[in-house]
Formats: sequence, C-alpha cells, structure tokens
Amino acid sequence: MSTEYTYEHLAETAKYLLERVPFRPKIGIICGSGMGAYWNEGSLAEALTDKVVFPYNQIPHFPESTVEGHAGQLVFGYLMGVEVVCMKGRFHHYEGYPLWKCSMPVRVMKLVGISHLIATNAAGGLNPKYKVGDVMLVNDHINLMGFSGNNPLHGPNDERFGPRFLPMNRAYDKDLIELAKKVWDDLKLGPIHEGVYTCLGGPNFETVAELKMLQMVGVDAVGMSTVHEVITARHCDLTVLAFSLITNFCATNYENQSEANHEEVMDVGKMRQDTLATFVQNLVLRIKKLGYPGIK
Ligand SMILES: O=P(O)(O)O[C@H]1O[C@H](CO)[C@@H](O)[C@H]1O
Ligand SMILES: Nc1nc2[nH]cnc2c(=O)[nH]1
Repeated sequence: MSTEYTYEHLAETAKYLLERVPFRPKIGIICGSGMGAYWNEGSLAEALTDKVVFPYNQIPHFPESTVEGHAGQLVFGYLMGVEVVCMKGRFHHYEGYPLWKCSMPVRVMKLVGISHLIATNAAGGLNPKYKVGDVMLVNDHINLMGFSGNNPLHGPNDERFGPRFLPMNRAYDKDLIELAKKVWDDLKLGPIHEGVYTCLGGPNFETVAELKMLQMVGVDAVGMSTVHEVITARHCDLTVLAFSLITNFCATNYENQSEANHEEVMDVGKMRQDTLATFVQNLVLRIKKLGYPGIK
C-alpha cells in the first residue's frame, strides 16, 4: 500500500481545522528537533499570538509524534501579525511511518491555504567550515532514500495534489534564500551558510565511513527529515525555504572520540531558539510585506 490517505481524507482533516480557526494562514512552519519543543520564553511557538492549538491525536487522520523534542501539536496563530500554521514536531521514517505518512501534514497545510513552507531541522554539520549553532539555508538536497525507491510520492498519483512527474532542480526558492540571508544580515546574527542537506532513515547516527562518503558527494549537513516534506510540498506547488540548525559536528575520522546524541541536538536547539524565533518572525513579516514572493 503506497498511501492510505485519499484526497478526501485530507480534505476532511483540513475542513475540521478550518471550522475551528478564525483566520487563514499563508505560511506553514515545520519546527525541527528542539526548535519547537518548548513553550519557554523565546521559542518560536511562544511567539505566536491568538493561538489555536490542536494536539495531533485530536486531529482526524493525523499520526502521533513519538520523538522527544517533538511536542505533537499543530498551532495556528499570528507571528508579528502574519497568519501562520506551525507544526510543533514532525514525523520521521524511523518512528515506523512510511514517507507518505511523514509528509501528509504538508498536504493538509496546503489544503488549509498555505502558499509557502518554511521547514526547519536539526542536522549534523559535515562542511568543515560549519560550527555547532550555525544555520545553513538549504539550497539543494540529495534524496538518498529515493535512490532505493523510497519516495513520499510512490504509488498512484492524484492530480488534485500535483503532477505525476515533477522537477526538483528549483525546489529551494532562490528569492526566498536571498530574502532569508538579508533578514539574517539585517538582524546582525553573524555568519549564515548555504548548502546541501541529505536525509538518512535513522534512527542511528552515521558511521565514520558513511560520513566520509557523504562529504565526498557534496553533502554539507545530514539529518533524518525534511527531504520528503519538500518533495511533497513542491508536488503541490508550495514555495519552499528550508534551513538546518547545525547541532553537532560529524566525526569524519576515527581519532574523534565524540559521539552524536539526541540530548546534544535538543540542547543546541534550546540554546539557539531565541535567535531562530527572531529570524523566522522577521522572515515571515518580510515575506508578507513583499506579497508572498517565489516560484509557485
Ligand atoms: O530533523 P529533525 O526533526 O529536526 O531532527 C533531527 O534530530 C533527530 C536526531 O537527534 C532526528 O530526528 C533528526 O532528523
Ligand atoms: N542523521 C543525522 N541526523 C541528525 N540530526 C541532528 N544531528 C544529526 C546527525 O549528525 N546525523
């Protein structure tokens, strides 16, 4: 079975949400590990006003979030006066969900009216120039899981979502990347990078040999999410911006004794949540002011 969700299922989910939310969001935000987990002062979710909160287990047809750091709530609200919908926690393949299920919320967000998706993630830094706590705007990805036929769009295609075949060479909108860099610089937040992300199935972190291979093929940051969400988003014509918070440095030699762990990932997320919240708030404001630019 490639997908249990028909268009009608997801339309039902969207209808349930829309009946309970008094405004229509244009921007969807997926909070990565650590970044959406806490309601502490300074977190992105905390910055939302006039919130309407839906725990995932109360939304018809929604999967449940099982990872620590992923609260499992869909939050509608205003960020700097901009209508947004925010996923506090996402679904990963390693939780036991097939990729079409991991990325179903993207289609739901499309059906509630978004035109733009901001996907964030925590990732290991492979590019030697990156430091822990840095941000990398994703300008491309390598769909490694797709190489073996594991793709969120696998199976019958429903044209109401999008076409059977789709290009991916302009998946990460260049205008939005430029805008994001400008917003970051205007806020004087220090250096920001642009690079290539890849998603592995997880849940284990990588071996040294795997990391060396990924570095050789041009990967700058490695994680366990985002790629399938972006494919699904582009399929239904959403304009996409994605960024990675570099939460750990990947050990590409055997002398390095440090070991990647999820606690560190969440700690760095927490440490950087204020900065990222400020960044995203200013970004959505600029996107709105500019009339929601980017390829559709
Ligand atoms: O991609 P997000 O959800 O930010 O989380 C990343 O961090 C977790 C590992 O610590 C994995 O889930 C990986 O994908
Ligand atoms: N696969 C993978 N995912 C991560 N998420 C956060 N850090 C990492 C990492 O080093 N590898």
